[in-house]
Amino acid sequence: MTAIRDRVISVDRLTKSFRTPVRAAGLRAAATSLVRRRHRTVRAVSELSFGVDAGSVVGFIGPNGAGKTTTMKMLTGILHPTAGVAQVLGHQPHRREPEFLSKIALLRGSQPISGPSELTVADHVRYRCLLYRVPRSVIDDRIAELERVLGLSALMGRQVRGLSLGQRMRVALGLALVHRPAVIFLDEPTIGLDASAALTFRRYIAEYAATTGATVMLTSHYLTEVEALCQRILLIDDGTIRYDGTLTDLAANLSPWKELRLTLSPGTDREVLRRHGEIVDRPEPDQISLRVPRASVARTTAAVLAEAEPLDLSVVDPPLETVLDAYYRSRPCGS
Ligand SMILES: Nc1ncnc2c1ncn2[C@@H]1O[C@H](COP(=O)(O)OP(=O)(O)OP(=O)(O)O)[C@@H](O)[C@H]1O
Repeated sequence: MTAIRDRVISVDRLTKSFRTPVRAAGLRAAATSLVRRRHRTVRAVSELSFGVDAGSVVGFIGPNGAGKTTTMKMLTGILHPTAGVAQVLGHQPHRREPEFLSKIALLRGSQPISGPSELTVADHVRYRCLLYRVPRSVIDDRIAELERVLGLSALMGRQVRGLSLGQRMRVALGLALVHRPAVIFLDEPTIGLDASAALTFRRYIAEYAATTGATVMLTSHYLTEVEALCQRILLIDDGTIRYDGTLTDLAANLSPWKELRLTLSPGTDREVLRRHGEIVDRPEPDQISLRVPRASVARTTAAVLAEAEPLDLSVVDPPLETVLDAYYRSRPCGS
């Protein structure tokens, strides 16, 4: 295991299996299952190992059903691992020690605010401050900051159950950060938010991480979000880490192709180009992209320059959405 003490998050062969009942459809099957239950085991996370240093913002991405939420739940102590070890800030999360809980926050887009929805936002904020023992001397300042930065003033007197999704998420973020957590787990935090609300959210997270030095782990299917916030990407697939590195290198790592982007000279015969690679996109009539195997990029570039004499040529990795789409579709296990 690598330097577990120097890391804020350390995960070593972490595994989670669920035992779920199996039942065929229909009344007869329902009756039979009352006396003879059958189960199957779903391995959601399989011997996962990685570490996260203090102050990093890490994007945890992967297809549906890859094991992201299950991992987040183990790292925040909601789920007990089946095997392996997780340590966050030196604590084993499943023990749910008060000191550990007071230093982390989990925000889930699917369940932004827990607790009674009849209470007002102000009640929730003050209750959270008490629960996390925020010193009385700073409570008012903290609340004022949240009101200002997240625009919560107008919502303070409203019942949580009457809030829209976007308002709920703003409140949830305020609640998650009011005790100044050192590690923040964000699980699909901007799901369903409009573009402007999502942007505000990202700005606040980025600012919070930069000013407090907090460590952030983010799962998201929005690549722009991951791109905006994360220096490092962990790609999880079928419960195991498939890639660990920068977003820029991800395309190079996953895709066997590169794209030659050409601005064509007037009158160029596109059929000539088709011989050198698959034409993948034509944003403008005089532009074309050719998909070319990585190994033959240099040779193909030379041939295209000689034969088609384009006005401009650049070699780029394919767009990340395209790469991930191809990768997710190619998975044998599905989700
Ligand atoms: N409580 C549970 N009981 C049985 N199986 C579960 C349970 N929770 C998760 N799973 C299974 O574990 C696997 C991983 O699920 P998980 O929710 O961690 O995926 P995810 O990467 O977060 O997916 P998504 O992007 O769709 O949110 C899936 O096959 C899922 O069906």
